[in-house]
Amino acid sequence: MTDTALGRPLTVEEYARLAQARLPGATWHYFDGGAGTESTVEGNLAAFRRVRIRPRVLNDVSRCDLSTTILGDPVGAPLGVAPMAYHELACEEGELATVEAAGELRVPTVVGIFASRTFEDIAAHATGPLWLQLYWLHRRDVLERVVRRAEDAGFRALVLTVDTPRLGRRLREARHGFHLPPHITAPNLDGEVTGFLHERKDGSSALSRHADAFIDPSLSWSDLDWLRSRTRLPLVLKGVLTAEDAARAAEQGIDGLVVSNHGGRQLDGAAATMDALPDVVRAVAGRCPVFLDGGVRSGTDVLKALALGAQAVFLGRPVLWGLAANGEAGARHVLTLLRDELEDAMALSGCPSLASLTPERLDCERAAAARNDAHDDPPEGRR
Ligand SMILES: Cc1cc2nc3c(=O)[nH]c(=O)nc-3n(C[C@H](O)[C@H](O)[C@H](O)COP(=O)(O)O)c2cc1C
Ligand SMILES: CCCCCCC(=O)C(=O)O
Repeated sequence: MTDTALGRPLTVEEYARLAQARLPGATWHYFDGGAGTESTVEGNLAAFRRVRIRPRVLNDVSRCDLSTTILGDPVGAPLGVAPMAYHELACEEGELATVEAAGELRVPTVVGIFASRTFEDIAAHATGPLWLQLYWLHRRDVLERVVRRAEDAGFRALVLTVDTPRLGRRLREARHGFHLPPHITAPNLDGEVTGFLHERKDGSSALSRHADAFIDPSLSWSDLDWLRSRTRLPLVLKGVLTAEDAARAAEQGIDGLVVSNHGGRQLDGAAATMDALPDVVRAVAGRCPVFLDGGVRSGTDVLKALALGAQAVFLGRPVLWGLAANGEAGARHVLTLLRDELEDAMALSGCPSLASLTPERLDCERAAAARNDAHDDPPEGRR
């Protein structure tokens, strides 16, 4: 049942309200919250609001084509599901529901290393591409096993999260003493590396204590070679916000970057992703695809990010809201809404193809800078 007093939800925001009404308070705050004052959570949303669209007219939009490829796989829209831990917190089927929903649009799902279902079960339910998100665990042997299992299950890429040497100071999680209920686990990880997750301690998040014990904060550029030597899958870095890091990643031959501040859950005060995107796109200069997540709540948000050079955008909280509101059908509707809203926005701004989404379509300082060094053709691999 997804009906509100007004009928079926018509926006992602209405899904948020339904999810809030249905979830236990501590889970809602875990999903919704960010680090510190949550200025970066709000900053992600505000950065989208600041950008205005410059619609062009008389441009034959009788057909708007949203299909493209992402890391070589054909997809129905330039969208994907961002990695998020423990989808069973949102609905009983957890990640199985998520990948079924994403399969409907043939868009990639980034499955978290902290997924609440096994990679093999998730793969059995998926029809769209699966990528695996990794945290840099002290236990490299566990990491290696996880990568091997994902490869064997047919996953198509690895996403290493690089913004989390420790967990951000998430005050809502601490206030609610957030911990996992006993029936929700991390079945892809050995018991030796899942300590603290179920232990309640007032004034402290179990996830934070877990991260302090098991995530290795010494991760640095030279470690990427180790990971690459152990996999044949493309490697994407998630959590890059500066031109310097983007250029270095491209020089090292990284296969993709996600401009992300972890949905404002890590460094409070970090740049909004839409503000960081143009610098990253410019620094990468077409050497690898650039993706974005954080604060995407509507089709016009998607259009704005694509116009500034993202090849696709990933959705975080909105997918959890859909799952919480109505399981697989809710997540599917959220993704479909965003796809349909993007198509509307393209038609109404005179853009019949993804290739026609360029900085010229936007009115903001960043777009003006991007326009100044725009190339005639989109960079290699962008569309
Ligand atoms: C409940 C929740 C759990 C998350 N878990 C992970 C995770 O395990 N790994 C990761 O790299 N990012 C994680 N993220 C961050 C998302 O991948 C993504 O960067 C962020 O949610 C995007 O912002 P949005 O929620 O505003 O769309 C999580 C986000 C949320 C809301
Ligand atoms: C590292 C241990 C807990 C993972 C928490 C998932 C996550 O990244 C989040 O934002 O929440």
